[in-house]
Amino acid sequence: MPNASSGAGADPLATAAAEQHPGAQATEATEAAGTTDAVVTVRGVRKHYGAVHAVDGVDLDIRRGELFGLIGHNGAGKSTLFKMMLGLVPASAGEIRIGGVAVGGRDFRAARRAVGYLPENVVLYDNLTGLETLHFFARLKGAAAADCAPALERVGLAQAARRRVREYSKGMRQRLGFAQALLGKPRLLFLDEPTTGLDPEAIRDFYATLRELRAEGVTMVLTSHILAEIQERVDRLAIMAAGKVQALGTVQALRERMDLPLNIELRVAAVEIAAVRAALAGLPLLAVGDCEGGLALQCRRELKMAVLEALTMLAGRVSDIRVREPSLEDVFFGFAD
Ligand SMILES: Nc1ncnc2c1ncn2[C@@H]1O[C@H](COP(=O)(O)OP(=O)(O)OP(=O)(O)O)[C@@H](O)[C@H]1O
Repeated sequence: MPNASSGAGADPLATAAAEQHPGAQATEATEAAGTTDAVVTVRGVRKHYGAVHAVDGVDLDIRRGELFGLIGHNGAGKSTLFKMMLGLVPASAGEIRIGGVAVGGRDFRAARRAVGYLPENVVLYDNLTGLETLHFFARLKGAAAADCAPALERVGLAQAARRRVREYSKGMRQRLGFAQALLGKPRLLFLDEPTTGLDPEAIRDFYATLRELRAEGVTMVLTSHILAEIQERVDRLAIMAAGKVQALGTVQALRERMDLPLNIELRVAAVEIAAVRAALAGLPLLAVGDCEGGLALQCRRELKMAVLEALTMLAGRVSDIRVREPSLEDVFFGFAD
């Protein structure tokens, strides 16, 4: 059963508690590894399974106190990279350090105690209650039994503490998995697809908990397939494809680097469409098409203000204007395809 170890003892990540998270400070879309205040450093890491290059030369820094997203298609190498960062799978080449300690090295056991892990598929025992499950994990990790009830409380399972896991819904199981990752008050959390099976309310609560943890100085790395879900929530992210990091930075920096066009929607009555189309003819637009309720335009980002100013001339004919920034999905497909 995959597990996170945490608990008492030497804690090379302990200084994280006292420091502010740098937040979404990055301005470069692709940042060189070796930047400031890294809790996790990944250098030239590879993992080959026979001919499969699951991870193929990754350099990455995870900064102290940040919420870092790792996204990519199925098979991009995210879980393999996670497992190597946790010391669960040995790297074929390269080096990973957590709190300055080499993963898999002599001092790693102590560093590992400050790390929590929510695996993609948490294995739980149906016959145990939620609380018994956490006691089981706490014993495995050397965490205090007194941590168990607060961890259940934190993930919203206090009421279900004495119910058997077999009666838990998929979302409750996922939350129980999250609770086990929190045992021992880890300073660094790896969360592999943590919102699988959660309904929208539970997803909102989950991210609220992550924000609390970040305010406490905890560093978090999470993977997700739901790009819309993480785009406003992570401080920085890496887009992985074919075992490599294709892009790294804040969502905004990646958007700017991709130079994706802006989408502008005009609400126009059907009888006015032809006249509005004619009036748009002289504007520097990349595309004009029909959409429900009006017209959809595309323009270069740097022409946004000029185009919007020109559109105000159409005030009598256009009843509303909506500008849509490229989504993380648009950015993702630009880098990952
Ligand atoms: N134990 C293994 N033996 C052989 N190949 C493996 C093993 N683990 C992963 N792979 C291969 O390595 C590649 C990367 O897999 P990985 O699970 O890291 O991707 P992922 O990005 O986490 O995908 P997903 O989003 O589907 O979980 C895939 O081609 C996968 O088949």
